[in-house]
Amino acid sequence: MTSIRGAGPLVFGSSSPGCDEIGPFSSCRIGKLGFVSLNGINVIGLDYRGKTVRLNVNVRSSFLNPIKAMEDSTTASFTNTNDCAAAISSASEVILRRCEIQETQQSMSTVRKSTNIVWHKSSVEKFDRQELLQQKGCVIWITGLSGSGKSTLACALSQGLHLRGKLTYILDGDNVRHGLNSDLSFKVEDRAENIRRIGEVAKLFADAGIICIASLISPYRKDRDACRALLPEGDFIEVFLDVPLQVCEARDPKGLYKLARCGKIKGFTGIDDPYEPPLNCEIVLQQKGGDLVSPSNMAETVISYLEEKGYLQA
Ligand SMILES: Nc1ncnc2c1ncn2[C@@H]1O[C@H](COP(=O)(O)OS(=O)(=O)O)[C@@H](OP(=O)(O)O)[C@H]1O
Ligand SMILES: Nc1ncnc2c1ncn2[C@@H]1O[C@H](COP(=O)(O)OP(=O)(O)O)[C@@H](O)[C@H]1O
Repeated sequence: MTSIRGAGPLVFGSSSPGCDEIGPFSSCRIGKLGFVSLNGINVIGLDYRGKTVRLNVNVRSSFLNPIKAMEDSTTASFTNTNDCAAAISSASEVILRRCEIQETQQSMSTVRKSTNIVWHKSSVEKFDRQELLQQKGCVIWITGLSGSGKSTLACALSQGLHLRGKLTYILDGDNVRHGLNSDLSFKVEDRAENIRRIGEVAKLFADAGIICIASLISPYRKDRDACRALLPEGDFIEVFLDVPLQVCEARDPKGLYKLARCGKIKGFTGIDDPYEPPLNCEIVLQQKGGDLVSPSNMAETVISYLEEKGYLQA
């Protein structure tokens, strides 16, 4: 009896080294990297090309197009060629179904290049984590010009929620650009990628049950909307710090506006690069007239919103 035992990724590979023939029977064996090699029987190859899933049966060829599929644990055993073929056929069906799931996922993203990947579900889910934390995971997305007070608000918010026993995490544009996004510049496509990555990370934090505070200029509406689209309805709370350019420029805590004005920084948001204010966001925080609204007052406005929408309980 020959058996296929696989734990971890199941890979239908193209080569046959390591495949034995035992008497009249064929042997299918999973190698170190999970390659299944088939020899001397009808060879099944699976193609997943774009939207077409094809099952090729080729009596002669020992070449199989590589297919990868996540498999938690697969065990199949057989004593003859028919059993072997049946086992492979059933594995093929699993892969086929998974390819269909993958196809749906692919149509949701324009950037995906990974193929043959399958979502692995966990037994502990968002709901369980939220119960544990007694809160609901969400993303508070703070957008505004440089110097509008995004980082200050993010910290005040995090502190206010921490004092109420709520778990938060800040993803600050400036900070994330020191690590994960250190390869990105400020040209339009790099800003888009910066925002996309932070949006994806924020989504993971929200899924962890955490109140994730993302604070970055995110000057383009379509990039912010793309992040919104990653989350369930209501879980993306866009906060616009509506502070006039003159105020931000007068603050200029890092001296960047000055550098931008004298041409030493090119493409600075608000100076020679655009900022598109939100058209329909959840919260707008303004500095009204000469009366400055303190960061903690602004934070309280956001916390009241979260309270009202039920995010501060499971
Ligand atoms: N060209 C240009 N335009 C705007 N901002 C610039 C630029 N170059 C450097 N900086 C500094 O980078 C911070 C903004 O980073 P973000 O990741 O939030 O920007 S973006 O969302 O990708 O547009 C921003 O920080 P904040 O002041 O906290 O907004 C600036 O300090
Ligand atoms: N609500 C506020 N009222 C007055 N000054 C503020 C307020 N929020 C932030 N500031 C000041 O504005 C400057 C820019 O704030 P910061 O949080 O760094 O903005 P951003 O992250 O948008 O660049 C800092 O000097 C900060 O102390």
